[in-house]
Amino acid sequence: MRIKFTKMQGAGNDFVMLDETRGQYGLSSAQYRFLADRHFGVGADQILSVRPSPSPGIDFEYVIHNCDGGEVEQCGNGARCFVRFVREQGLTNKLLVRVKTLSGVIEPCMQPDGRVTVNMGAPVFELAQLPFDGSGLSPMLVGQWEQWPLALEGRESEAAMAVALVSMGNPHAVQVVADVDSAAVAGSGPLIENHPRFARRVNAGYMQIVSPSQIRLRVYERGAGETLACGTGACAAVVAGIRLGLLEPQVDVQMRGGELTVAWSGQANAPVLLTGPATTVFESEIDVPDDL
Ligand SMILES: N[C@H](CCC[C@H](N)C(=O)O)C(=O)O
Repeated sequence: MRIKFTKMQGAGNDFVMLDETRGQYGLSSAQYRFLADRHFGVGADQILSVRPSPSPGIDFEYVIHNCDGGEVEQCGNGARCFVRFVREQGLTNKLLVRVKTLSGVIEPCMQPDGRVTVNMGAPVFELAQLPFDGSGLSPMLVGQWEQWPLALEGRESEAAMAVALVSMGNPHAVQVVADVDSAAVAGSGPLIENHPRFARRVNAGYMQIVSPSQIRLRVYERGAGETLACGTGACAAVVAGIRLGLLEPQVDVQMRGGELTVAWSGQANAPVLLTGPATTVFESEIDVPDDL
């Protein structure tokens, strides 16, 4: 099957964008994995599909697949690329678009300086929504919030990791570390991602507090491994830091692929605003095997 695509990236988190506003390709998980494969396909962390508005007042639908082929609820860096894509493809001339995702409606808006600000909606703290099974565990209270002790498989002799749990539509387990560069992301990331207490797995964030308004962050993403940036991960880390009493309402988030800004008032139902770059890299076509 011949597929037209656009390659984009937001702070180094990279995407294959598919325009499915005039019909869907009907891709299988294996075909999404092929498109994301950095040796045999195009190469990307996620595949983002643009589909027509599902209802009045909504401009588009946004479908997200990780490079492992699984569909997920939300992607913050992708949302910024989304609005640049639909404008550059002539699908809208709006600066702010309302987009339906699996986890609700988000609103990416082009800024005059070329960056994009996304209203990512309010964070969710109910453990059942993540979902996370905390049975038999006693959380530690830090600031106005809990950190959960997470013993990692095969490392029972080591101290449990203290993780803060936040959903931005997709699940995040965030821990505070002294230095992101020496954090054992490659070792502990997969163990956290696949921990049995997370029924739908989880994104693992490693946050270094530089100041009340600046953090450094690495994220081992569910279904993708460590990426150069994670938008929902940046939102989850800042929300966790504010709730733990460590951060101010607006924070610069330095990730390996670039810098994002996250703002959240701290009020439970207040939206999280994510601002950062969105870049078109190239457009092309590719033959996707039908028999994967
Ligand atoms: N790996 C994530 C999806 C992509 C999120 C990330 N690329 C972002 O910018 O938010 C998950 O499985 O929930």
